[in-house]
Amino acid sequence: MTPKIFIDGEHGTTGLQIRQRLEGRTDIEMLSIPEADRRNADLRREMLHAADIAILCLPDDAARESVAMLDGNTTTRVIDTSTANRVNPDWAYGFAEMDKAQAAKIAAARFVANPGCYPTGAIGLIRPLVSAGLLPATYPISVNAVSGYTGGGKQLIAQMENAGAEDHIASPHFLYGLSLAHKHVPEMKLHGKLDRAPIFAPSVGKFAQGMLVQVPLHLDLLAEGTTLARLHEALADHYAGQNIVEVLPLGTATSAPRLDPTALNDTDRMQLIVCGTEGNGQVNLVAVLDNLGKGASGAAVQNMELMIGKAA
Ligand SMILES: NC(=O)C1=CN([C@@H]2O[C@H](COP(=O)(O)OP(=O)(O)OC[C@H]3O[C@@H](n4cnc5c(N)ncnc54)[C@H](OP(=O)(O)O)[C@@H]3O)[C@@H](O)[C@H]2O)C=CC1
Ligand SMILES: CC(=O)N[C@@H](CCC(=O)OP(=O)(O)O)C(=O)O
Repeated sequence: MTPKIFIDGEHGTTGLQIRQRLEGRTDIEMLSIPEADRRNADLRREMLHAADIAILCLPDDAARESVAMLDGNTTTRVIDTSTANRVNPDWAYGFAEMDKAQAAKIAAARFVANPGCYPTGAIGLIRPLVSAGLLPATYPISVNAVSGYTGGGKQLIAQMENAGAEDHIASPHFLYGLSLAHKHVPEMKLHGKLDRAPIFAPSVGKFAQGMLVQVPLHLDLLAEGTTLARLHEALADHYAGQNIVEVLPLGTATSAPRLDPTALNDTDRMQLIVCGTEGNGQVNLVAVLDNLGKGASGAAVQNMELMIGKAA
């Protein structure tokens, strides 16, 4: 039977990108609502119940509403791209590479929470090192990041691109999340296997897509004797055998002195880079990804493939 897929929020930034990725597929059937009716609750309910998989590309409150609309339904499976369910133990966390068993968990799950874009980078760097016993769960982690402005959805896109708008942002780069209570922190702590919430310092640059996520560490606060080579080896071992998360060779940082947040735009991949100089006691772990690729829509499609049994 051809799986029926409904994207609730298909006309937003993440939804449109998922639609593009699924265009022309004959092995799935797309259920759709015209853009003008995108907020019509009756139509949404009808589609949610008719779908085999509903992909929610909505703000948190609207995503919760969609899940509530499925009350009594036992067949529709859900991938939620919002923050609403990412630390909910009843939902599978949709980061297939974070553990060897995760892809199978996603494949079997009824409810899947797609990770946030920043947490994909941060957890992708942190979790394998905690699991390997190199990074203590108590380490006072900082996560510093820059994102393209599509990360803020239609509203931020309009603020950045529309010079005539009252709330136009002219700044070429800005910090935000200054209250240190960003909605991604609980997810980074839980799925990063950290005991202590990381300090998260996000920023936005005047470019549409792309992202760098940095986790700087002091080696003397890690497991005794940890070197850059050992950290690199642990990451490379963890991600061996798949082709979405790539650990770049040790030394990349010295041969390529700049890292470009847009380097993986329009791909669904993520690259991890171990930066520093062996022997000087510090490391900066960096993830490069497209916030709309592995950071959102690419991951949602990857999860859908797992759920319909099509993933490699
Ligand atoms: N952009 C990104 O890089 C990432 C986004 N996400 C998450 O994906 C989700 C969607 O974000 P994004 O695509 O960026 O946001 P957008 O604002 O671009 O799109 C959201 C869409 O949802 C629609 N919508 C809003 N409220 C309702 C409602 N009550 N009922 C029906 N439709 C509604 C909007 O319609 P309208 O035009 O009328 O407002 C819009 O089409 C969010 O939860 C976000 O946090 C996750 C990872 C990365
Ligand atoms: C640049 C920007 O504004 N980014 C968004 C996060 C984008 C994202 O990952 O969305 P989720 O929160 O659903 O994960 C923010 O910081 O709120």
